Amino acid sequence: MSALSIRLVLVVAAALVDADGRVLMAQRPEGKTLAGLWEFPGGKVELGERPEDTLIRELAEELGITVREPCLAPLTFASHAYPDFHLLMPLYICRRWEGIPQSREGQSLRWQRPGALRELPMPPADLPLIPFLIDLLGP
Ligand SMILES: Nc1nc2c([nH]c(=O)n2[C@H]2C[C@H](O)[C@@H](COP(=O)(O)OP(=O)(O)OP(=O)(O)O)O2)c(=O)[nH]1
Repeated sequence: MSALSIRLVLVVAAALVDADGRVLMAQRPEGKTLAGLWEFPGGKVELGERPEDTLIRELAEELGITVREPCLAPLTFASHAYPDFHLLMPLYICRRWEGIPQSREGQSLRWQRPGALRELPMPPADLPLIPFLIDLLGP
């Protein structure tokens, strides 16, 4: 594949961290690509949208919580070649929000310690993110 034909997809995601240092993971529902895998809440940046606004919008749509932009701190990013596109995914840490995260789109939710994230099947792009969460929050 030539460099010119690469489709770059920008997805922005959040690691929501609770008081026990657990991270909220969401299971991709049936019918979507990568169905059944556990991912960080977030979604694709739409044309003309600021990534932080995307994330705040997605967290409201998917989980019903309100997040203020100062409560989003950049942690790291994923860069992964899927067969049909290249994913670039900044990962933000968020420890403060309003409301209780609830499944709004039929996805299962689970709070998981970083050291136990490998027990969940995750998209391949997400696996290199786990050590950053362990460094930050412990295993
Ligand atoms: N939100 C999120 N998406 C992820 C993660 N890891 C990962 O590879 N992805 C991929 C899955 C999707 O291809 C894309 C996110 O798209 P999306 O969830 O906003 O949109 P979608 O369901 O309509 O995606 P698609 O069916 O069009 O692929 O990023 C992750 O941790 N969080």
